[in-house]
Amino acid sequence: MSSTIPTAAGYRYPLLPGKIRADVPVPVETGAGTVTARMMSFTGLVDGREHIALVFGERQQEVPLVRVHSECLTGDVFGSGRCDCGPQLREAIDLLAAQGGILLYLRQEGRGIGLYNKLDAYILQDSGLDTFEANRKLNFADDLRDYRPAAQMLAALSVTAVKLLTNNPDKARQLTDSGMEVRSTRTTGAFVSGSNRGYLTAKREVAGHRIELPDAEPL
Ligand SMILES: Nc1nc2c(ncn2[C@@H]2O[C@H](COP(=O)(O)OP(=O)(O)OP(=O)(O)O)[C@@H](O)[C@H]2O)c(=O)[nH]1
Ligand SMILES: [Zn+2]
Repeated sequence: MSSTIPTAAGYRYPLLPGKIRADVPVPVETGAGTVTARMMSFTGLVDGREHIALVFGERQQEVPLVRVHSECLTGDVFGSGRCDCGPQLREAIDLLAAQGGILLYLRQEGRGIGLYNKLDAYILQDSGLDTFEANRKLNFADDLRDYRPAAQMLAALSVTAVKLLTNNPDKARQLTDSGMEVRSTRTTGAFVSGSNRGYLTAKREVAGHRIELPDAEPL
């Protein structure tokens, strides 16, 4: 990893690899049955948060398929249809279980603004703002996420190059800036529900996500 971290004094120090703290086998439900993955915790990550890696497959691939997924309690756990996070997570787990690879589950709820602020943003979206306008109205940037911990976790796993499962160009850009080689990107499915079309449209139009939105159902 060749990236550096600025300090308040302007001094820059190198982004060091994280270190694996625990490596625990866990049975994981997939669409094709239960598989055993390795769940890992880390030390030395730049933001000090409790990010998790799930490693699928017996042998480490030289260029693994990697999903960097940001926490979404509402979608991932409760199946909220306001976003596409839940189905994306399920799709990623099924793919990784079938092909081998790594899921990095980053604790960056609400694109980094946190759960309570995300719920405040939902209220603003219900009054007509899109997902990014709602963030700004709450005095947050569009997206506060920092993917350097993901690069540190991959480095801890001795991964230097990845095939990234994402529609979000910022993930590939930030990982590359952190010294990770993004060999290729693969888009996720487009998971359109009755309530997330506006959210997906804003991600595509404002943040440049590669999402193919099927035409709306005729009334
Ligand atoms: N602030 C805010 N965050 C949201 C909203 N809807 C979903 N999120 C958060 O957005 C993040 C989505 O993360 P990811 O699944 O990694 O996805 P992504 O940036 O859309 O990119 P890819 O799925 O990789 O294409 C999660 O942290 C969600 O909690 C919203 O309306 N406002
Ligand atoms: Zn979500």
